[in-house]
Amino acid sequence: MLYSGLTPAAKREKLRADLAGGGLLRFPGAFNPLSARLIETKGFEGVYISGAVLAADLGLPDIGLTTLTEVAARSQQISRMTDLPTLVDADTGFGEPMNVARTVQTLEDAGVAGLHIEDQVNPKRCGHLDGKQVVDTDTALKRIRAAVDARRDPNLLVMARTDIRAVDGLAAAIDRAKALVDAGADAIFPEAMGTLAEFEAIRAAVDVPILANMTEFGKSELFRVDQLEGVGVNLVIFPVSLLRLAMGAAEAGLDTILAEGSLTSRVPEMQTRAELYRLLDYEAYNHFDSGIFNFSLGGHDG
Ligand SMILES: C[C@](O)(C(=O)O)[C@H](CC(=O)O)C(=O)O
Ligand SMILES: [Mg+2]
Repeated sequence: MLYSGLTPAAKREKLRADLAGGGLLRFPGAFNPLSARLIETKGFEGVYISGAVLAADLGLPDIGLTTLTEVAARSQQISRMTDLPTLVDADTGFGEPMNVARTVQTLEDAGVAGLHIEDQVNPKRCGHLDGKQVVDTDTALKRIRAAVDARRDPNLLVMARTDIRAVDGLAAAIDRAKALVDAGADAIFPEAMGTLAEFEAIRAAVDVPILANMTEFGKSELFRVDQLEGVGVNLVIFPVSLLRLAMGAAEAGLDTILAEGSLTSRVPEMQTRAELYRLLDYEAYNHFDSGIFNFSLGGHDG
């Protein structure tokens, strides 16, 4: 009821243990706090907090317009709604290495279990679009060193994302991934990998967990979870998928109102009131009525 019963520290410990366990962890992107609860009830291992979703939610393109304050607020709202560890997209860290340090502490305070910082130039763009640019290795490493030094909880997972594959090719991605690990990255997010063999090559190059981004309409084929597990991927995100599904359903519903004058034909597809209340744990709130607010005003109600 109300929010997660676990502390952020406990969730970070759990994420570390799960990653050490060797299996593939599945992190769908929550498009709002409530959807994080849905992800948890379905039995997933974690929740992703996407920069693209946050931007889209605000009606903005994903080009570095959102601020640290907005990302932190969203991270806090989502993280407190689930016992699962959350991984947040910290884009480029919102500035220079000193800004990265502040970003890490702010997101740590927001209760996330991990975050990723990428090596794109500012302003960044979606990793699956053409024409993006990356910073030089020295700058990329400084961001990661600053992130690692800034965290106060050693279990906060600092993941380095590299976008270099689409710019300079796989060999450059391998070199950069190794350098990022040497700089202290706990995990690597190789963005826009083309094939399973490319994931395999990154896997062979580093000895930390690696992430696969199964975003739709991007540069990677949508590999199945078992295929990714087979090439040694440790964590898979479906970052924007739930938002895309929800927006697709919303559009179909609006069209139905226009065409049919009512939503009767769509009701079977809707989350029911009972399902919503179960997800909200509505029942548990009765406890306040019956258990806590059972005092009497004892004649002092005038
Ligand atoms: C993972 C990602 O960084 C995100 O913000 O969710 C995006 C997803 C997308 O735009 O499809 C990305 O750059 O891959
Ligand atoms: Mg992003």
